[in-house]
Amino acid sequence: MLNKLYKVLPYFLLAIIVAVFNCILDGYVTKKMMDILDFTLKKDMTSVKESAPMLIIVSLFLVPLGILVAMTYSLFKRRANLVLKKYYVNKVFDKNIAEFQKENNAKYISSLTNDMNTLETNLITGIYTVVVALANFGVGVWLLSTVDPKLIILSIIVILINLAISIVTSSPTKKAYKERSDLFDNYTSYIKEVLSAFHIVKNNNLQDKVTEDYYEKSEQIQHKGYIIERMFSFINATESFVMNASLYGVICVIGYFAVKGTITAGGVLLIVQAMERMADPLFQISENLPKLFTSGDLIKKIEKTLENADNHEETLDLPEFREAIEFKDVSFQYEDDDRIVLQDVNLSVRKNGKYLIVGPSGGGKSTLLKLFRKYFKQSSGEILIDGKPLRDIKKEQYFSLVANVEQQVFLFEDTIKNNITLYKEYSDKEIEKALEHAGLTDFVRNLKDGLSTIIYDNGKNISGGERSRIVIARALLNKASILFMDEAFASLDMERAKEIEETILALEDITVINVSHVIFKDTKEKYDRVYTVKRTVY
Ligand SMILES: Nc1ncnc2c1ncn2[C@@H]1O[C@H](COP(=O)(O)OP(=O)(O)OP(=O)(O)O)[C@@H](O)[C@H]1O
Repeated sequence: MLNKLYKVLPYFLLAIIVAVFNCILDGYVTKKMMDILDFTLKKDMTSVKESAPMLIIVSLFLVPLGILVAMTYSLFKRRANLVLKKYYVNKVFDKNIAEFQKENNAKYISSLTNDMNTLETNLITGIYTVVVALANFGVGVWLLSTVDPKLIILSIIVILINLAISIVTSSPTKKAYKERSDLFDNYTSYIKEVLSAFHIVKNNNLQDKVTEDYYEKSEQIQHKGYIIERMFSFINATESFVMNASLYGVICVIGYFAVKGTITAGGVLLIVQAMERMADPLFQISENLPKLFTSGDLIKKIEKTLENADNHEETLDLPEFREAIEFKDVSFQYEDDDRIVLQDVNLSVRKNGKYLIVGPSGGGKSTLLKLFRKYFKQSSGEILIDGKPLRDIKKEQYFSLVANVEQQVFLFEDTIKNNITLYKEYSDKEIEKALEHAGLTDFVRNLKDGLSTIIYDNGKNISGGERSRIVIARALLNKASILFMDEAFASLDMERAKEIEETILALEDITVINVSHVIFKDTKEKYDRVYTVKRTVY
């Protein structure tokens, strides 16, 4: 994840160069002003006249430069945030389907929101602030050195002590940030669950229980936030003590020079200015450095959620499905589960054939379909497609050959047309044909906005049957070689289900594998073969 930030290195360098240039010019203006003060006190008006024009020009130049500093910083921050978020989303979609489904996906929401916000503050803003603060501190040191170079040694000692404090204190803060991030995962997961069960909570008068749980989880997060803040107040107090002590040391040195009479009025003011310049950056460094050190652990935690346990390399191509899919002595059990769900399955599915899978509830029909779909790998035996092991076929190629219709449909908050075409180009004729075969022609015709009607929130403004038919139209339009159906007709009335099943069975150029409880005697006979899954779980 960190190496992705190399992409924004030019923006970072640009922002830093502009900010450092601004610091140097600002320091230069301070130095020149003090020189002019000394010239004035010495009544050396010639030198005042020589120095003044340059001072005015540079001071005026500082105004647009300040704006440029803000703009380049904001550009870097925006780019860096986008790079991290884009990388994260890409990696999430690299996850294996089965592994993703096994996890609680609230942790991804939490990472994309809470963890990314923490990275923005601690890493992106942190690194910029520390580097610019170092530059400001450097300019302060330079100003001091123009009075007496010995003061540089004192400045280096101060910065080294600060650095040491930041390193020593980073370990407990890292732990606290990691714990708070885990609490956020848990919190997001809870909110997601409660909101999706909103009607169940209301119907069963569970508001008090939910409010109490919510309060407890919020309290845990607030408490961890309080612990982190408390740690930082201790760290900041220690560092500010060190800093104040060193500044008093500088004041003693000034006093010594003043007594000796080796320091001018401009020199005294310059030292005061330089100390001010060093104090602010030191505070910023001490605040941001420990946060910066915590980012590494947070990134490791985020990366861990993105790892696939199964990294089997798929090496075989399958541009088209030509012959058959065969299961040879296939057995399957879910990971971390001793029960054998499927045992010694032998079957063959020929191209363009129509197959029905039936069996008792819990018998393993959906599991069998998941093996066909390449969501899981068999525990033993072989699954071959056109003679090649399915597990070695490249996922993207296989997925582009198949279409899925499930009982649980997903619709985008977009027009009916985009939900059917899935943002691909099809002719009006092709779309009309898919609508007709899915039994949607009348439904769309009766809508004021027709195909441009927006579907809200996964189809809240249409019926369950209409939702299923939209997904069926999507699969038909997709012209996939293989259609997997898992209880696709469960939300349809008998007549409509039979009608659509007949249409699908009449399609010539598609292999259909249908898992269904809804079985009609006359359509059953139209299947090439009916496979019955027996309960083998033990
Ligand atoms: N992710 C999983 N992890 C562990 N066991 C699972 C998992 N999914 C399903 N099972 C178990 O595998 C067995 C077969 O489940 P499956 O969903 O394939 O049955 P099914 O025939 O499709 O059932 P139904 O008709 O009720 O949908 C069941 O005993 C189920 O508890």
